[in-house]
Amino acid sequence: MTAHPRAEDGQAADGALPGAADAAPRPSETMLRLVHVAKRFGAVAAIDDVSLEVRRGEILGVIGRSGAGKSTLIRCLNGLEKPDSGRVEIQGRDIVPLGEGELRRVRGRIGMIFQHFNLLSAKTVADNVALPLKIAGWPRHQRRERVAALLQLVGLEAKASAYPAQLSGGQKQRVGIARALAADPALLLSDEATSALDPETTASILALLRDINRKLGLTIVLITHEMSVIRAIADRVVVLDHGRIAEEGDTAALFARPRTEITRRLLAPGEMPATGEAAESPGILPMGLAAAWAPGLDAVFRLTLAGGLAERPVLTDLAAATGAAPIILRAQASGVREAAATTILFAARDATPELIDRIERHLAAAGATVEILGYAQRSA
Ligand SMILES: Nc1ncnc2c1ncn2[C@@H]1O[C@H](COP(=O)(O)OP(=O)(O)OP(=O)(O)O)[C@@H](O)[C@H]1O
Repeated sequence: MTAHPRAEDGQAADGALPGAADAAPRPSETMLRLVHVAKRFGAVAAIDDVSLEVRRGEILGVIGRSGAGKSTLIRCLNGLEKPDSGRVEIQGRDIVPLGEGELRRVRGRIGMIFQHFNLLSAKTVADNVALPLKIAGWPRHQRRERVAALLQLVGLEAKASAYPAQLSGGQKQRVGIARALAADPALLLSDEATSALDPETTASILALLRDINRKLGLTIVLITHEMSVIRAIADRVVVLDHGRIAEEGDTAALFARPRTEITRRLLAPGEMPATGEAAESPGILPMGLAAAWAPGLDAVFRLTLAGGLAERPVLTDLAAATGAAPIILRAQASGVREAAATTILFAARDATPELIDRIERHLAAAGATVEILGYAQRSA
């Protein structure tokens, strides 16, 4: 458990970051254990004999199609739903038999982030983040210090006095994350937290969650219907299907060798051949390419963004720096976490040799790998 002083313990609380005192994860420790959990709604088995374990400091991704039982599972984890049978142990304690009062205390140690952020629109960013601390009885000046530290952690110091309506989706989710961390949670549950965000913002929120996981040793369980989210962040994956675990395992192994049809189908949408195979695969390029440049043709580039670069707005920066208006033809993510790479095929309209030169220099200077695949007639 964290050694962070808590107001409710009658000790002096300070503004230190949650869990910072014992950030180093002890991977052998079990944070969460489900034992033969089942939950029915009438004839529907929403959760059907699910057993799983999450170690402290681990990021577990739970994926499944609509109706697979993901929301029911997460509601069982925070005590909002009582299983019909089985045990839900958080740090060794079964929460299933607990009454509402005790469950509220347990929930106080579980942070939640949501698809639609669930911020209070009439409260400022700082007041939204402070809310769990207020409920836990933290004195005002200690709340202020803690909120400042949390806003710094999520990169929103400058927005403390703003209202949610004045923020972008990504900024709102950052507030949601800061609020979820306020009460020093042992566990963070993420319910489709990036589903309402565009791909670039999704990448930055996932990077933030990964960063918090590393800095604070925080255990995270996230549910999603997107394999790309799992690939970006999860250490381990559970694939749910009709309330049952269809498959589980290490993220890289599951992506490399999916054992079940349901996992293969979840992997399929938007998947393209791995980096390097893209241009050779039939049907990948939407147009016939000429090998030689001629005035008025579009230049088609293959760009590979590895590591942290995949999380940066590289094409936006390219447009600002070179005046190119890159049009994405195809994009594909490959690898997982540190080995993650994004391959993008993009066209530059009416690309003069000077513009092509500027594009290549800019991308190379940014650390990306870029090559020209050929030249094409303008498609529209
Ligand atoms: N309160 C409820 N009453 C009746 N049936 C329910 C209830 N909650 C869930 N179900 C049913 O249980 C099954 C699992 O639902 P659940 O919402 O957990 O799935 P999910 O994977 O989260 O789906 P989605 O991605 O669409 O949110 C579904 O068949 C659903 O209709």
